[in-house]
Amino acid sequence: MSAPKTQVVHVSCPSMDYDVHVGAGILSEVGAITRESCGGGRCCVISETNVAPLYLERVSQSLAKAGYEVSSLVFEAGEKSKNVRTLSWLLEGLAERGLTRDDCVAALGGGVAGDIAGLSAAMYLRGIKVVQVPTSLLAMVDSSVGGKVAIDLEAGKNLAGAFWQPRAVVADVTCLHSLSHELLTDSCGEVIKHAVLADDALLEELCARPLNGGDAAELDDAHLVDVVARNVSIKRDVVDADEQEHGVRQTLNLGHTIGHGIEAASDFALGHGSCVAAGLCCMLRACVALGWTDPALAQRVERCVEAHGLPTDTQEDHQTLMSYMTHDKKRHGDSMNVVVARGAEDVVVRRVSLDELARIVELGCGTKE
Ligand SMILES: NC(=O)c1ccc[n+]([C@@H]2O[C@H](COP(=O)([O-])OP(=O)(O)OC[C@H]3O[C@@H](n4cnc5c(N)ncnc54)[C@H](O)[C@@H]3O)[C@@H](O)[C@H]2O)c1
Ligand SMILES: O=C(O)C(=O)C[C@@H](O)[C@H](O)[C@H](O)COP(=O)(O)O
Ligand SMILES: [Zn+2]
Repeated sequence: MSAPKTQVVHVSCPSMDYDVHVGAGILSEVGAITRESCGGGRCCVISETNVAPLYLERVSQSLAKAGYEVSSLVFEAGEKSKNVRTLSWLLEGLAERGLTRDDCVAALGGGVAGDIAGLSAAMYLRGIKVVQVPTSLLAMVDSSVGGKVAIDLEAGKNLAGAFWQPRAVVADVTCLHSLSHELLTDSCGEVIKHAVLADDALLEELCARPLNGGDAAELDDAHLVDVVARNVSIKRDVVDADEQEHGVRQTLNLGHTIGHGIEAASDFALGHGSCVAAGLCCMLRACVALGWTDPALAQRVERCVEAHGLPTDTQEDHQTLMSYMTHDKKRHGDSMNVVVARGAEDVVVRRVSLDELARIVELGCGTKE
């Protein structure tokens, strides 16, 4: 069977215009796409210990073929590496390799690699070019697009970062064949979030045919290209309208206020997408109880989350969740912006006091023993 046609989604936000290439077997085009979007020179590929053995050589060869002097930096895989120590090691590594402002970084991996490599590129020499090469479904549909780059602090998720748009994104869906079923499942949390935000037909499709229905190795590339490109378009529309999250971009945080709390409270034992799915369901339950949300939507989302084998709740206690949640970037003094899905494709930002937020957590998250 021939490879599905590559889809190109164009992002046009105030600080940058770039293309997101979504295709099957396009890892070999990373070099040419990087050359076209960044120019020549040196390229340092930043990746991690799970992804590098699978894809670093192919990407490096493609870059070398396009004329780059290629180097690499590989850090220990996992969310626990998304911290200031790894960031410092990466920055020193870029300096040791003599990269200049004419050179670039390729971020190869899931959201962790994309976030920390993107932040390294944003900081090194006050900013060099970066191309995102996402390899997890989550990174393809979400983290590689839109320019949020960050590390975690002890106090919580993504608490130090920047907005630093890539020059290009190359999403090769054949990389998803090497994901375990568990990792594929985790990524589906953000896909469901996007469906609730802006694609009710996708929510229906996901309920009827969960994306993780089969084995990752048997995924249908044409279907994946379609789903990834639809998700990227949803995110693109929001980022183009509000790059720096002063307004509508906050809606992309649907499920994250509680989700980030669950993730940090688990000490990152739970994946980001699973926490977003649980945070989304908790928030919907609370919002139904408060009369803010159509109960039918909450039921449909819970069914879809369950159908993917993702969690719909948390056993973390309310105080612990609140202690992480109050560091959220949507906080303003004694109040917080929360993202409320009133119905399908009808999502708003609402200001609540911290007391109201605590009530939301109590209403939405499971009763503790
Ligand atoms: N910047 C943003 O806009 C944004 C959006 C969403 C999530 N995020 C961040 O992204 C991170 C979550 O992303 P993630 O789920 O990709 O995490 P991740 O990068 O840790 O990847 C998940 C796991 O999959 C492995 N992996 C990745 N690609 C693989 C492949 N093709 N084959 C086999 N294994 C592979 C990784 O090594 C890791 O073990 C979180 O830190 C989250 O905060 C950022
Ligand atoms: O791109 C955005 O904007 C998002 O909110 C996407 C989220 O899925 C992502 O997890 C993001 O990193 C969360 O941002 P944060 O500002 O709450 O850390
Ligand atoms: Zn997220």
